[in-house]
Amino acid sequence: MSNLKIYRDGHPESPEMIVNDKLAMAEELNKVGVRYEQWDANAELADQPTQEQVIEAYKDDIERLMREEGYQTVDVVSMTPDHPQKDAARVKFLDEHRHGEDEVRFFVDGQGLFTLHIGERVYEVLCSKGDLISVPANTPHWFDMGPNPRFTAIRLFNNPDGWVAHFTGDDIALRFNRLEN
Ligand SMILES: CSCCC(=O)/C(O)=C/O
Ligand SMILES: [Fe+2]
Ligand code: NI
Repeated sequence: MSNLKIYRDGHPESPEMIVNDKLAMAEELNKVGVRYEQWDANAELADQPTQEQVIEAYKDDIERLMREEGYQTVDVVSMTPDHPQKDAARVKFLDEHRHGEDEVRFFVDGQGLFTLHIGERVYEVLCSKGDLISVPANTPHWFDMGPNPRFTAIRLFNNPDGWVAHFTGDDIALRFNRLEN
């Protein structure tokens, strides 16, 4: 259920392209410098795994990416529909922002909608279980986990301070799709 919708940034009413095939999604995203690939666990994960168990299950790919790109730290974030802070967690990512480092997220489970504003186009990337996305540093983007979020994601960082966002002040995110769940 992953997919990619590409729009002109002034025309949120209709996408120029809709891509459902993961290889085709990777091809379109690679054209604009975004890594999109699938990872397989090297161990079965129990229900409600610990952060350590999640990282161990995907150790091979995590270490490969850390070697290739020099990422220094890794953590795991999870969200469920009954989480008391789900609304605050959602709002945090909803406005267009940049990071001074790549945004590297792997979906161990669940879904999330990344929207990337690259040049004069907007790329809505619906990521789901098994998807890795890496958005180049300083790319304007936003992220929606939806009103009933359910995901577990591995995050890789260069910055030891973890997640630091620089909001652009543009309200463009209001004109594009939200994740409905
Ligand atoms: C799926 S992890 C939460 C999203 C995030 O870290 C971010 O910066 C979204 O833009
Ligand atoms: Fe972000
Ligand atoms: Ni623009």
